Amino acid sequence: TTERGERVWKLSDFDVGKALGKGKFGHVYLARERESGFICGLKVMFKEEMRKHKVEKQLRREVEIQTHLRHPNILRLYGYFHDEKRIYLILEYAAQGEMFKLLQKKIRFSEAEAANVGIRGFYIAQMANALKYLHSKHVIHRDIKPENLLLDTEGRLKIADFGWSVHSPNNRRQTQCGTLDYLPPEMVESRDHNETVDLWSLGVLTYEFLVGIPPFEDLRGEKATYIRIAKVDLHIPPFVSPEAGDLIKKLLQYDGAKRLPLDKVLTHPWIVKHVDDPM
Ligand SMILES: Cn1ncc2ncnc(NCCc3cnc(NC(=O)Nc4cccc(C(F)(F)F)c4)s3)c21
Repeated sequence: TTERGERVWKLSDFDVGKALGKGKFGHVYLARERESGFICGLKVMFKEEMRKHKVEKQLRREVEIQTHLRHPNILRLYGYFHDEKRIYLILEYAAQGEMFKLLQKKIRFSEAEAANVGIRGFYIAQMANALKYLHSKHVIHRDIKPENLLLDTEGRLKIADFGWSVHSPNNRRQTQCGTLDYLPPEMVESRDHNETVDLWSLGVLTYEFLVGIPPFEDLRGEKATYIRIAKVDLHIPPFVSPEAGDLIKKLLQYDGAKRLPLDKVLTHPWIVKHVDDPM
């Protein structure tokens, strides 16, 4: 056991099953802890790969942040271990997988689904609850996007992958890899940023749920997307209801201080209106 009397895990403690997903630094597998039969996700990452991208510090911060978080809409990180070549994260298993796949299959959600705040339901209200909890601990996720949103057996949303989370306020930045689509102006311009970056991403997510593509996507490439983000070049299609459009506009504000606070998101007419819509 560790100095704090915690159990030290090793790979042979688990039966490893099917691959659940392939991330940038490694794969996630379904696994069962042999003694207890407990089902979990096991993310396997290669030390060599982590060293090459100088992300060890980030991973330590993720583990530090995640092991202190307890919220129904935040995927648990139970612990980690390593062997000679690999690092393993022991994760809560989200049986319905990535929201991203659901989004692709459905093209876009009905307004009722996107806002629905029922227990089975979705997305924006549960996100706001999870972010409210995170921000109360001065943690910002900074990488809110469909790929990092998972669904458990009941279809309850789980925010995952705190690989980019930090304590707020923050100005240091390692070049963010992957899509720019979800980054706010202050991050694409590498300026100081705080919790309100997650409000921007919530606005991007709401737009994408209803329209099917992110608001500033520009097929001409990253630079064009960057320019659209910095200009807040937002066009809300006519099929989006005025209430939904109003919420999106109030979250996609250039100035972080002007973005709708989470308490106001949860009482916004568009969210409240759908509170008892059938799924
Ligand atoms: C797909 N899928 N389907 C079902 C299911 N159930 C559970 N989990 C799944 N997927 C894994 C979700 C993750 C949660 N936490 C993560 N954390 C992480 O990947 N951290 C991380 C990695 C590499 C580098 C860094 C660093 F150093 F750059 F910070 C940080 S990934 C599932």
